[in-house]
Amino acid sequence: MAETRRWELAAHRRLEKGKVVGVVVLDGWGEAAPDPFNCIHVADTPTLDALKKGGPERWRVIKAHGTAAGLPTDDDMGNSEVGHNALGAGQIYAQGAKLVDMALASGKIYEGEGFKYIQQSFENGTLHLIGLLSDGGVHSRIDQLQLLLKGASEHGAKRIRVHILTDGRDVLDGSSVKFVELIENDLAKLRDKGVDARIASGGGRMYVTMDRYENDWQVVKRGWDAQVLGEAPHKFQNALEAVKKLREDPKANDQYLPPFVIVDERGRPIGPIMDGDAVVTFNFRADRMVMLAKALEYESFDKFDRVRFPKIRYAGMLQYDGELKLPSHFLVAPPEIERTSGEYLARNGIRTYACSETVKFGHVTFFWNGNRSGYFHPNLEKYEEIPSDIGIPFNEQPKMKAVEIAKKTRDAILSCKFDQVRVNIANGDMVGHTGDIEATIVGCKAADEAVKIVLDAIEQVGGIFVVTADHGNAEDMVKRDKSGKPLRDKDGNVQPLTSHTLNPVPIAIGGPGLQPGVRFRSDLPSAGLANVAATVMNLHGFEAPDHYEPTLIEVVDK
Ligand SMILES: O=C(O)[C@@H](CO)OP(=O)(O)O
Ligand SMILES: [Mn+2]
Ligand SMILES: [Mn+2]
Repeated sequence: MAETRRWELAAHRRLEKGKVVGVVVLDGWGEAAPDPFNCIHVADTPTLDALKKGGPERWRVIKAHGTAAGLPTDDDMGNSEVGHNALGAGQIYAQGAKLVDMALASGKIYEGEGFKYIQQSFENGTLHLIGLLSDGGVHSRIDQLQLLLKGASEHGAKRIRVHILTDGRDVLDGSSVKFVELIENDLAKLRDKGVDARIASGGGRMYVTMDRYENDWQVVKRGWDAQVLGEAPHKFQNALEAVKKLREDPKANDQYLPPFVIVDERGRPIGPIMDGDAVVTFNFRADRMVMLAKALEYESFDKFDRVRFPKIRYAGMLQYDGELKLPSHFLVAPPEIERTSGEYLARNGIRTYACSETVKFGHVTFFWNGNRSGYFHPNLEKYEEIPSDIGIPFNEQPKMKAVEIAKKTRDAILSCKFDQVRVNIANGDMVGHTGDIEATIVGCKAADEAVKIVLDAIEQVGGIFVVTADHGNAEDMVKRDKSGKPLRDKDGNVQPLTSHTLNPVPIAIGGPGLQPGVRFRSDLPSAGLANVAATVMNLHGFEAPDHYEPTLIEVVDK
């Protein structure tokens, strides 16, 4: 019924228009019981602690994982893509992971335009599958790769090369070995059936291929050299040996494994990408595949020297950017996220400022706006990116750009040019992913300081704030047994948890502009991230559209 819906939002019955609303998203900041491995608890976070005292009327938790975020099951941890989609869209959409599951289960994936397109290369060319080898379910899932390998061979692929990216970020460090074993086993079965199927290259996701938001093209180049040109500093005869050997370096970890290629007995790479081949990037999530998709698809390209630009048939698991139509061929149609709060508010005259540092910039813009790049209304919106540090692990600079983001945001608030300011503060997540507990504590403190700067500015202009998060990470930094006890190895060391979590996230409202009778409703105990958009619309003085998840707030007489 989308056509009959109006864009004009009705005035809220009780809440005034005209207040500046500051929306702060703490990335990777879940709520969990006090514990030595809860870095948010251990860190000095006076600002967030004070907000928590406002519960239950002005502080509560909301769900940020699983089906509440459009993921296949409630065992799926939250992530930035689905989290910011839900926060911005106010509605829950079946997300990429689930859409791919459905297309594989029904077999529809093999009937679609994307598969038919790549299939044309099967007779004379090789099918290359490039992506994250993991069961984390954030960017890709190994069981989907397994099904695709089987399905592609049953649909005519005779020669298959898999280019793996090891994870250690959404899954435990070191799990790369078992995932390689699993895939090698499947490939051996395919070889028994006469399909020439091998792993051809690899590398750690954060060092090879999976950069995002054009932070560092060298990451993509390293992958290109291995996957397309068949060149890498490390050469091995099989992938299991490669991963095991490269992990022997005491500083090595799955996220940052150097690039390697698999070579034959004579030292020649077994799977460079050649003219006439087909390529599928099997990640469903967009942000860390867009750069590679550009390199594979764009005729003219100047981000690095590709040396050779093979004429291939390329399809993404999904289309990664609907605006750019990139890639132009894809196996599964992405969710069509429509009528986001950003678009509604722009069409109702709300002036918006959004800011983060590079590594999270697309989160508060592209993901927030339903995977859409650019402005809805250039005269009303300003999106500002603070360059992230490049080339150093975030545990070495755990404060990241938190204060810089907050100061830019403060300036935007004090300029009185905007009705909404929206920021993402990255520390809890980016430092949390390193598994470095000390550094994550420093990062959480920096994030808290940044929130204070934003809240102080909101205070000065008589505005309203909403402080929340997109999913958990820093609040639990250790792998636990079923009873919740930290797991230790034989030397007594705990295993750091680098991934996101299943925990809910906090949300707090406040500020001098918040009318005294506004409080969180008590009738929505299982509310989630998608309930935030209606809440924010209310705080701007509008009723939310009927098809949005309900608002978290009510107004009572005081
Ligand atoms: O770094 C990333 O790509 C993911 C984890 O895989 O984190 P986030 O969803 O917070 O961006
Ligand atoms: Mn995140
Ligand atoms: Mn993360």
